[in-house]
Amino acid sequence: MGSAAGPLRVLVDMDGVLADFEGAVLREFRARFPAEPRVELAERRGFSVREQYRNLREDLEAKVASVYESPGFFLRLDPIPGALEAMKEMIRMQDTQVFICTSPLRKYEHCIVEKYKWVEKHLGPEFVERIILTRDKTVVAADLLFDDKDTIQGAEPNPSWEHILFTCCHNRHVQLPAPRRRLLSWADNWKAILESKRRQ
Ligand SMILES: Nc1ccn([C@H]2C[C@H](O)[C@@H](COP(=O)(O)O)O2)c(=O)n1
Ligand SMILES: [Mg+2]
Repeated sequence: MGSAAGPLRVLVDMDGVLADFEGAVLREFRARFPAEPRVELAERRGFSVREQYRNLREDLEAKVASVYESPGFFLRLDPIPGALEAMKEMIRMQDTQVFICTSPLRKYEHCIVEKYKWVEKHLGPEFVERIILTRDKTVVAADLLFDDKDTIQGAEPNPSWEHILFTCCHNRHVQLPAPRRRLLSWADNWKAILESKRRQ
């Protein structure tokens, strides 16, 4: 893939990269369970919000899950600052294929249709055509994957993409071993990452 073999193919994750899952979990948990202890964004550690609430107190796991499994939750997510502008610019770049690659919840009833509706509402129909829904991103072939999950594993032990860790509250303390790379936010130089990959 990349320059010699054709266009650069870029996968962009949704939750934590395009859509603010973490901010909405905290906001809606606080609104529904005001008397319960909660995990502030500055205290988030580890990808799984559910696990961290369970560690805080066992019964909070079901409460936090009930927040993000509720109808309307995924549709209400705010865009991550700069994400929509970056995506609209990226899709217009020459020799570049952009896809949104996102994992649905196991309890998928509302999540899947709301992810589609969110993309249509915020990015428009051309991006709806570019949604890849999968619980296993390792089997998708691409040059780059921008994703906030620090460890991405699946059936393919050697995915074709380079994982660029998108900084989010739960991963900002993770020390990446060389040569792994981060994108700190959409204000960071995502274009330089695409260009460096094109040259490889
Ligand atoms: N910190 C997070 C972020 C996301 N999830 C859930 C919510 C989504 O259904 C799914 C998205 O995964 P992604 O495609 O963004 O890797 O995982 C979560 O539980 N905790
Ligand atoms: Mg994510």
